[in-house]
Amino acid sequence: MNQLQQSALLNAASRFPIPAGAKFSYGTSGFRADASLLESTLFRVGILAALRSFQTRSVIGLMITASHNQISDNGVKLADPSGGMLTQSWEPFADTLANASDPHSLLQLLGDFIKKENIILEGAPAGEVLLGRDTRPSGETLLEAAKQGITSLMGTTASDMGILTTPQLHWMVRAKNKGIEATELNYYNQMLTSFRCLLDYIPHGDSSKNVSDKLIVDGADGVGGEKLENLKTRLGYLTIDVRNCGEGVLNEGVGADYVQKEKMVPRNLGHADAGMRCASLDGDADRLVYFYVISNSNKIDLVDGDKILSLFALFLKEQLCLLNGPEDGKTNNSYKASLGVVQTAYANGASTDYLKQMGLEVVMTPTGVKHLHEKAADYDIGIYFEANGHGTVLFSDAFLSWLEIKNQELSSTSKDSDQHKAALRLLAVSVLINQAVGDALSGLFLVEAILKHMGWSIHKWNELYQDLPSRQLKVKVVDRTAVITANAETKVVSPTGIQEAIDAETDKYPKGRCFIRPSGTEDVVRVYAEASNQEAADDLAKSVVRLVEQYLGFGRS
Ligand SMILES: CC(=O)N[C@H]1[C@@H](OP(=O)(O)O)O[C@H](CO)[C@@H](O)[C@@H]1O
Ligand SMILES: [Mg+2]
Repeated sequence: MNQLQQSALLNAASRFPIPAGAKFSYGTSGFRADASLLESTLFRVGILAALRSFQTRSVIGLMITASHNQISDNGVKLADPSGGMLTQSWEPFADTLANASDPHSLLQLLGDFIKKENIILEGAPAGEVLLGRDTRPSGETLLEAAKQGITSLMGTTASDMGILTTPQLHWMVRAKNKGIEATELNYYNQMLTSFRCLLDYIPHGDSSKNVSDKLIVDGADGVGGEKLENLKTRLGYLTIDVRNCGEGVLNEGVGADYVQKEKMVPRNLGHADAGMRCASLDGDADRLVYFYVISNSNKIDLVDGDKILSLFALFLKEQLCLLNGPEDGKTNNSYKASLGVVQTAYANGASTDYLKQMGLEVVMTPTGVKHLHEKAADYDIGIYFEANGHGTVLFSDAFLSWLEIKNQELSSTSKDSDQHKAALRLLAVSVLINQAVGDALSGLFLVEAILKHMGWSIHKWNELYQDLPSRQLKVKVVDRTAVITANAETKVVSPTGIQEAIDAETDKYPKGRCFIRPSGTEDVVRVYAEASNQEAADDLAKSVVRLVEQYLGFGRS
């Protein structure tokens, strides 16, 4: 770093002092805290994004959001050149940078890191960071801090893409680095053209008429609902009634997290909607769950991320079978595409059993889409979902290149055959579903197209398998980092003895399954329990909460 650069950084950093006593951590999905604490973090993450852009010679994304958390919170996460999450190898540096006590130590840390990572600043091509933010009012100030961080590294441009869903920003980063037009309009065009293509190839028959043309979407009073509202005129047969579209408080009694965790009817939906197909987005529209309101009740039947995954898996497996044709394996031009699904320990046990019964390979990873995404990329078609509704379908480049050629061949030899339609559907899915990160909007259109294809109501879809009753609780402890887990977070290795105690408790319940892990986004230890009936799942979760308190000590609330 030259002298000029150093003094520019010192000067800018002095305008963003770190709040006294604050401690920041990149966590499961970026930094999150009360928005009033985050200006220094945004400034520093801006510098980090610029550095990453220099190192990779690519465009990087910086998204300002606290997702499903309360409106007074905010946060920031980075998108790598592929459009995926920031490489995990940079997370420890992100932590150190965010916690540097003053401008001089910040400069020192930066200098050391630039040397260690061999990042060339002088004479390098200009870096670029795309910025997006959700609808939180604090986003504007934080955006300014991030811009100052980005541009304090000379030769970097900060391009403000405006208010976006998180997956839109990730999509734009990926598109821009691939040389595709990275505008919001292009995002919608790709999504809706491929959606209509899937509808065009729906098998003939009457069953699709069984599917209601109306979908109610709870927009969590966030950005996703607003974006959907603007698309309403372009959806053909589908009529979307968007509720909670920004008139109420973000995420308060609404949204995918609320619906999934509380299993309660969100605000502005009620008895009149009983039985209808409904979906909920979270605050930054990277999570999607479906549900229907139970008649005469304020409860819902949840169709969660596991069921979305199962629906996608079923459809994609069917298309692969059609594509291979009746002589599967005998023709030498058939490509044996690998299909795999990725879940976490929070996946309902019944979903994992169902997927395995379908003959699918199921892999488990720790919580956080960065882990699931990485594993899904090992397959030609890798489907990943967290139970809370965050997930997508990844297609390998090798498979897509083969599929393009196969499609051309089929369009001249057997146009409109089952095989040809299957190729077209798979290609359409690969364009429709966000390849960068889980995306509630593109996920929603894929669900809608598949339900129409299958001729299934939401009730029929929900009957794929029956969820095992489960309960999720959280416990405040003295130090949640004392909990160290292994085996995709299903076993605790430290503190010693607690795992044996959890196992002994779990053994008392038929079909019991229980695990604990420290949250990466909140200062709590999470407890998840499953059993053959709800009362048993509740009891198991409660007794394990007591064990956690016993072994780890009560925390301050
Ligand atoms: C049980 C649960 O839902 N955990 C969520 C939550 O992570 P925690 O590390 O559990 O706080 O937020 C993450 C980011 O949104 C999401 O990826 C993850 O699935
Ligand atoms: Mg989110």
